[in-house]
Amino acid sequence: MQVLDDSILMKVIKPRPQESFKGTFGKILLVGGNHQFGGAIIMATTAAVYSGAGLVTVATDKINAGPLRSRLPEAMVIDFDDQEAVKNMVEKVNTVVVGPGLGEESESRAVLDNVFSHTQPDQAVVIDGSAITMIAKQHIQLPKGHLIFTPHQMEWQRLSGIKISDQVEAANREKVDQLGGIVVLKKHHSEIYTADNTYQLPNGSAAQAIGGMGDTLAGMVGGFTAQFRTNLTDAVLAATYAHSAVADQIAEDQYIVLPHQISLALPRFMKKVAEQSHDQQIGFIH
Ligand SMILES: NC(=O)C1=CN([C@@H]2O[C@H](COP(=O)(O)OP(=O)(O)OC[C@H]3O[C@@H](n4cnc5c(N)ncnc54)[C@H](O)[C@@H]3O)[C@@H](O)[C@H]2O)[C@@H](O)CC1
Ligand SMILES: Nc1ncnc2c1ncn2[C@@H]1O[C@H](COP(=O)(O)OP(=O)(O)O)[C@@H](O)[C@H]1O
Ligand SMILES: [Mg+2]
Repeated sequence: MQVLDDSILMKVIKPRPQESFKGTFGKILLVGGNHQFGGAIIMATTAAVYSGAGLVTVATDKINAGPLRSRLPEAMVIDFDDQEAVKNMVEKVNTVVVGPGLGEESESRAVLDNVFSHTQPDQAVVIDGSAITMIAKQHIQLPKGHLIFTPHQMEWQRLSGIKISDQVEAANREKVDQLGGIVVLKKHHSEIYTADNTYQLPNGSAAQAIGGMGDTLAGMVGGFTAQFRTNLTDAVLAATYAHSAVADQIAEDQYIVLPHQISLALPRFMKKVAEQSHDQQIGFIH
C-alpha cells in the first residue's frame, strides 16, 4: 500500500489557463437529498462548487430547492422526480455524483434507476451513501461509466460482503477487481483502491467524525473529476487527500471541523497549491 503525500496535489491542481470559460472546468450533476436528508446534498453540492467545477446542477427533492438556491445560488436545481429533465442532464455532464442523502425508499430507487440507465461510458460516476446501500441490498446492476465508489466501512461491508473486522487489503482488492472502478474506503486513514494500486491517506483526524463529512468528500471527488480531466485516478486521489489536508489545517485550532468549513476553505487552499505547482514547474525553489 502506497502512502500518499502532498505531491498528488501539485500534480493535479495547476494554475487555470486564462483562455478559458466555465465550460472549460467541467459540468457536474449531483443527485440526492430526499425529504429527510436535504443537508447531505447541500453539503455535497457546496463542495463541488467550491472545488471549482464550472457548471453545477443538482437533482433533488422539491422541498430542497429553495434552501439550496438560497444557500448556494451558483448551483442550478432540477426536481429529481422529473425523469426527462434528469435524463437530459445526466447525458450532458462530465461527472455524475449520486447518493448523498438519496434515501432507500421506492422514490429513491426510481431516481437511481433513471440515473443509472442514462450514464455514458466516458463519464465519471461517483457512487456514494444511499446509492451504495441500495446497490448492495437491492442487487442493482452497475451503470456505464468510470465508476468511483466512496463507501464508509459499513457501506463497504454491505457492498462487498466483507465484515468490517475482515476488511484487509487482500480481501478488499479481490472485491474491487470484481466490481471494476475505484473504491475510496473511508475510515481513519482512508484507503483508495484503483485499477493498479492501493493508496492510503496519511492525514485526517477524529475532528472529521461528523455527519456530512463524507457527503462533502463525494462533492469534492465530483468537482475534481469534472474539472481535472487529464487523469481520473489522480483527480480522485487529490480530492481525497485535499479533503483531509484542509480538515487538518482547520483542526489546528478547532476541536471539530464542520464539513462545510472544508468547502469554504478550498478556494484559498487550491490557490496556494497551484502557486507551488507553478513555482515547481519553472524551477523556482523557495
Ligand atoms: N445532514 C444530512 O442530511 C445527512 C445525511 N446523511 C445521509 O444519510 C444516508 C445514510 O447514511 P449513514 O452513513 O448515516 O447511514 P448508514 O446506515 O449507511 O451507516 C451508518 C451505520 O454504519 C455503521 N458504521 C460502521 N462503521 C462506520 C464508519 N466507518 N463510518 C460510518 N458508519 C459506520 C454505523 O454504526 C451505523 O450503524 C446517506 O445517504 C447519507 O448521505 C449522512 O451523511 C449524515 C448527514
Ligand atoms: N476518525 C477519523 N479520522 C479521519 N477521518 C475520519 C474519521 N472519522 C470520519 N472521517 C472521515 O469523514 C468521512 C465520513 O464519511 P461518511 O461516514 O460517509 O459521512 P456522511 O455520510 O455523514 O457524510 C470520511 O471521509 C472519513 O474518512
Ligand atoms: Mg456517507
